[in-house]
Amino acid sequence: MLTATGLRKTFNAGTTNARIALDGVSLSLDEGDFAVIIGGNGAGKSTFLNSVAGEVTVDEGTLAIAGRDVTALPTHRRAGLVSRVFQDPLAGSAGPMTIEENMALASRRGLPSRLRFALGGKRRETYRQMLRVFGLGLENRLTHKVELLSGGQRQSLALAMAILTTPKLLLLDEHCAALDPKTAETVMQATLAAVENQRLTALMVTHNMQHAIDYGNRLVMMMDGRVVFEARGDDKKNLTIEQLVERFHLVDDKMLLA
Ligand SMILES: Nc1ncnc2c1ncn2[C@@H]1O[C@H](COP(=O)(O)OP(=O)(O)OP(=O)(O)O)[C@@H](O)[C@H]1O
Repeated sequence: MLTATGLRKTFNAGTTNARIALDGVSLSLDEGDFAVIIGGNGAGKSTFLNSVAGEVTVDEGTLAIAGRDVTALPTHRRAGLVSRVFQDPLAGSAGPMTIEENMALASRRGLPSRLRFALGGKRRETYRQMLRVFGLGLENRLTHKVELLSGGQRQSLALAMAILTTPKLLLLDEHCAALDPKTAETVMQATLAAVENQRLTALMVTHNMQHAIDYGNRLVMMMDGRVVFEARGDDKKNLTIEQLVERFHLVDDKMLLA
């Protein structure tokens, strides 16, 4: 579903501020894979997600989603393939618009912008059903403006909007990090249910090692713009936080010695 091959990206290339963010990243995800990416600050996780979403143009390498080469496609031309939920709950929806207007906009992701959206009773019922799973009462507030919602409610809406059109690839960029622990758990459980029910292929960045072990079937560790460790299936499930931390140090020491 996703094939990233040899991605390289240097910001401010050729200047004293040059930063190598991706140093030959290759990663392949099969349909239904849920990969969790971990790594320290500056490891290149966001740059990788941004390159998959089309917000960063890579200097070298290729990206294919669902068999389509998207390397040269800008973000809006990938919108029918990729959806994203950001860390900032305010980033995924339009505050001055109502919940149902936001959902209606999301339902047109990837379609030509000249097409107007309609809000019939059937659609509203679909939106209600999707929002009910969060248990936050959003389904009864379809005509409320989004700017009145709490961070957790807004992030739940952002997730519902991201999966409304069943994207080929769902990008989750530390999407629970800014929420209180209880709401983070609610949004995480809704994410897992959506990934399973809609058989989504997902890529999630997190700093939470326990989440990285518990969720998804693939684990990818990045450091200094490279993939330095991968685990999948039972190998991943049987990892402990101590082993992961040890990996970080092992890799770090190796890189220092290299
Ligand atoms: N727009 C940019 N301009 C210049 N340098 C950048 C830019 N975006 C990222 N970088 C640099 O690229 C490197 C990788 O950054 P990136 O944000 O991808 O890391 P990250 O793993 O997501 O880190 P964090 O966990 O702190 O969010 C860092 O050295 C960062 O300073």
